[in-house]
This record gives sequence, structure tokens and C-alpha cells, in this order.
Amino acid sequence: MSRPSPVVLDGVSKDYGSFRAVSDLSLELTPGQITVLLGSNGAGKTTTLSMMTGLRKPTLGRVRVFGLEPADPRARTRTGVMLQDSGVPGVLRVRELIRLFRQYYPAPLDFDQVVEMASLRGQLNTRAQDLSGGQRQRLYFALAVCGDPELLFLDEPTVAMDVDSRNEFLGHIRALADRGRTVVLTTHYLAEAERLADRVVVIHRSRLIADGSKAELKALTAGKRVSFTLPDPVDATEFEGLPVEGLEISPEPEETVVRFHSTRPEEVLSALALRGTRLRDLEVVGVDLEEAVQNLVHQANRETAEVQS
Ligand SMILES: Nc1ncnc2c1ncn2[C@@H]1O[C@H](COP(=O)(O)OP(=O)(O)OP(=O)(O)O)[C@@H](O)[C@H]1O
Repeated sequence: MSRPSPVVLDGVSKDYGSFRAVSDLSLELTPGQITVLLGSNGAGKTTTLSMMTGLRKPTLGRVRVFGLEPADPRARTRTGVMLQDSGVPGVLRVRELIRLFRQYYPAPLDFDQVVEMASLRGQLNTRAQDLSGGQRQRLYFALAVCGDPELLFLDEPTVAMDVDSRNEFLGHIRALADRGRTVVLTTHYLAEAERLADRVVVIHRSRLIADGSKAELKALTAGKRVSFTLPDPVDATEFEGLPVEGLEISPEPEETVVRFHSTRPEEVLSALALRGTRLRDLEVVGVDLEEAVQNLVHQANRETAEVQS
């Protein structure tokens, strides 16, 4: 029999009173992958994570972690969780907390390894309440990984970390996945998703609107981003009938800046050249993850507006 997937969500919804925070979400995670949950404030990411960790129960549908109820102790000992506020006793020192948390697990990581991974060597005697914001995040990370979990949930883990700590931290997350650990992480930093994600799940207003690899998500957005400047003013009629999307024309004192997306930029540029349009500062580049996600969100908003009208 095949081993159960680390996490399965099957038609999961979560209501807070009459408000539906998560709607009909289905997902099955692949072991050894880093899945990044993206979405704007209030989209439903933390609620989704809290159902995966067993902190909240779904109103509808079913969540399974290693084939078990998420709150089942047999699932919990294989899972590490880092929440936005993990709420540890502030009077305890970093050394005491790591020792305490290691005791909860059958095969914890070596104490020194945890300290190195979280870069907390200099803070071992500091009370949790006296740590800086970034140091506290690193402590929560240490407590999440000290059981050497097969499955790790991280809710906005790099908030408050400086650039060096963040880079180091992202390297540790990648190394954990390379050792076969499954990681689920939420973030608002698209650069982190670009760097880490094997799979990206976009949640918008409680619904899943995209799920795939970075390349798959980018491929959903019209091929290339094109920008150039023109010496003279133009209006949108200049581009009528040409394959452009999201046309932006910005008049400036001495020139006009034009930006758009296109799946066939060569066609647009040769049509303009044939008309004798003189372009300067031409740039044609592939879209990045941030633009791809923005486009998916705009598309979802347009679809909602169409249904409502
Ligand atoms: N305990 C609660 N009671 C009532 N509403 C809640 C509760 N927790 C969350 N919500 C609401 O559910 C929605 C989803 O919240 P959630 O925290 O899951 O979003 P998020 O995607 O994690 O947002 P952020 O990026 O801001 O952290 C929000 O509108 C939020 O106000």
C-alpha cells in the first residue's frame, strides 16, 4: 500500500460565524516539496494553515495529515509548526525552550544543530521576552524544527528578519526539502516564493485560484512584458487590432512611456515599425512570479465582476 500523502485537503471550507474565510479547498501535497501559499491580506492562508495543523476544524470537508486527523498525536510528532505568534513562555531562556521542546519528540535533532540552523548561538541565555523581532522568529523556527519533523508549516516566517538572516533561513528551508522534508509556507515576499517554491498555491478571497509550479503560473500570463518610450504623444487607438494586454500609456514632459503584455510582441513591434513609429529604450522581458500572481488576481476579480453584473 502506498504511504499516505503528508497533507490532503478535500473540499475544505471554514466559516467564522456567517463569514466564509476558506471556500471548498482541495489540495494534496507531495513529499519533499516546498509549497508556498500566496494571497493578499485576509485571503485565507493562515486559516488554511491552522486547519492543516489541527488548530482549527473545518466547517465542511476533511483534512488529513499522514492519513490521520491533524490533531492526532501520531501526526503531531511528525510535524513542526511555526506560527506568526507562537506564544512561548517569555520568562524562559532560549536554551531552556529548545531543551524543553526537544523532549516532546521521539527522535529530536541534536541541540547544537538546532542552534546553528536558527543562528541562536549568541542568544542562548536570553529570555524569550527579551529577543528582538527577528531573533524571536528564529527561536520559533528552532522550536518548529527541533523534532526533526517530516512536515513543516511556516506562517510568514521571515517577517522581521534582516536580509542576511532571511537568506540564511531560506537556505536552511531548501536544505530541509532536499532531505525529503515537506514544507508549507505562507509569505507576502514574492522573491521568496520565486526562490523557494516547488509549487505555488494562490488563494484569493477564500478560494484557490491557481496551483502549479512557478513556470506553470507564469505561463498562464501573456508571454512577455514590453515597454518603450516614444518622442510624441500617442493614444490607445495606435494599438487597436494588435495583440496587446494591459496597455498603459504614460505621458511625460518630453516623451510618452508605453507598457503592455503580449504573447506576440514581434507582431506588435513590426506593425509599429511599418507605421514609422520611432521607439526608444525598448525592453522585452519574461514576466516574473509577482506579475503572474497579480494577473491571476485581476483575472479572478474580472470573473467575479462578470458573474455579479
Ligand atoms: N477568529 C476569527 N474570527 C473571525 N474572522 C476571522 C478569524 N480569523 C480570521 N478571520 C477572517 O478570515 C479571513 C481570512 O483570514 P486569514 O488570517 O486566514 O487570512 P490571511 O490570508 O492569512 O491574511 P494575512 O496575509 O493578512 O495574514 C479574514 O477576513 C479574517 O478577518
